[in-house]
Amino acid sequence: MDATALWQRYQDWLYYHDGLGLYLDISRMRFDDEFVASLLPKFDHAFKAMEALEQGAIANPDENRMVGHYWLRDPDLAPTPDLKQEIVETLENIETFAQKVHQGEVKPPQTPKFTDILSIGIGGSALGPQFVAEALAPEHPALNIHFIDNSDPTGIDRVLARIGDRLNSTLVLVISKSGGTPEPRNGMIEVRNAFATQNLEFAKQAVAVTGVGSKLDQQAHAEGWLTTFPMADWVGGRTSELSAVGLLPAALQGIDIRGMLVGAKEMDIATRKPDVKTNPAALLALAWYYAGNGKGEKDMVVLPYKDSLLLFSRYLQQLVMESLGKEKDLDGNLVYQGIAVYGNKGSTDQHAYVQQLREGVPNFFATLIEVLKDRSATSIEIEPGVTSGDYLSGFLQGTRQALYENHRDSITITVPEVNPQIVGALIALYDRAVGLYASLVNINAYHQPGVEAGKKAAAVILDLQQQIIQVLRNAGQPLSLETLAQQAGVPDQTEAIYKILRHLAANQRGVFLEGDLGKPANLMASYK
Ligand SMILES: O=P(O)(O)OC[C@H]1O[C@H](O)[C@H](O)[C@@H](O)[C@@H]1O
Repeated sequence: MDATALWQRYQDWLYYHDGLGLYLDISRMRFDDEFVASLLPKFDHAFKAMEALEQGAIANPDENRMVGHYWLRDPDLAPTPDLKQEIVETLENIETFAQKVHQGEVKPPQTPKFTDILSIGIGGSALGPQFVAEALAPEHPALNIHFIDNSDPTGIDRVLARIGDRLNSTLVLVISKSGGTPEPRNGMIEVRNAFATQNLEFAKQAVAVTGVGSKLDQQAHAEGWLTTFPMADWVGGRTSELSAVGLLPAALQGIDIRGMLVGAKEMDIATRKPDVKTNPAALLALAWYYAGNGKGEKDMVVLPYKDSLLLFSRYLQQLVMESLGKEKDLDGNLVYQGIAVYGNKGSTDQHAYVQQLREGVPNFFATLIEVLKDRSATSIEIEPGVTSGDYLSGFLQGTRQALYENHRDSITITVPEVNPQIVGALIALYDRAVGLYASLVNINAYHQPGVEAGKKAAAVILDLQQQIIQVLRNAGQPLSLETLAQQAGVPDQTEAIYKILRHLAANQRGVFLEGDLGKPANLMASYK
């Protein structure tokens, strides 16, 4: 295609949202009109399914749940007055609570005000809050936020060390929809221990965001935590940023949460339109379908050219991969669906892996995110007539062009600046694109059956650990791994046992391994 034809294609496919000042350009995806026409019947079905979902249909059949994250942005859409009230009340309670914390009305026992937030959660209960904090927290926020999003002891220590002697003015948020996920539970127990070590009362500085009646909810009530915020059954973890999960930490940091909701609502309105060409989420879904042949054959590389959007790709990784990565379709056929997502930021990544994107395996399509406003203040000139922002902008255009010339497709999203409305709108845009795409490929985007397998296997390993320690203790003498496995009644678990012992031995847990460490079969294990 020559330059004139490309320019025409750009204009033909350019989507612009007037209220948000957001552009979406899919002109550098090489689909033709025939392809678009072939997808229209699928889109018809997708729009209808989305309409039913918004009206409260059981859109997540496996878990028998409604899918209501769109109602959070427009409570009038909620299918019952009770649900509407729940959304409105929670939002008001979040604002009131944040205000009281800021004013010192809700305060820690030992200091006049809370200074820090320690947010404990994982997956959907961490990625949204982390992305939004990075994108929108002011330079000097009302409260500084820290995250524990893993069961890594060193990671936990590092966060606690950073908080240091401000633990007595730290507000702890324990966020878990199910209230039973091991990682946040472990993080909470570790943090409670840190509180106890400093003679601080955990309950007086703790808040839970969780499903009503969950284990965590019960514990928070029984122990008299500061307060709790509900997480509705009909909001999935990966679409929960605009529920209490994301809005509470954001409000506490002084981020304009109403602005985020307004931006998301605007985008929801735009992406509700049952017309592919004028619906930005449908355009995205179309581009994804084209890129991967409706089978995820190409990875989605997300490159925002703005440091504050660094965590957007990580956020999208869960949203897209947990929603679309499914073994079976809605009719039970084996389909192995999904789209792999990765990326950090431009232009930084141009100096890391863009080499492969430009010349290596053509197994991806890029999504470039452009932010028009460079900074609030005026920029200096790096060279006559050129600012660092001009460079960043040039790098984006250059990469888009260089990729295209080498038959690598890209989508470009352009936003005026990174503000609460735009962040809300981006979240909403991808929520909807994922939902529509899931309909195009006929899968349930709202469950995650595959995640359970790893959790169950981990629980089995932890049980095995208890068991073999008992056997070693009772033996009172060194045992070979094979004997140990036999005595524990699990002769086929020698490898797992070896790994458990090696970990315990590395952590002064009473287990000793003697022999050639390079030859595990010959090792003798003992417990002292
Ligand atoms: O919020 P929680 O119930 O603790 O869940 C946290 C995360 O863990 C699970 O394993 C799911 O795969 C995620 O979708 C979820 O966001």
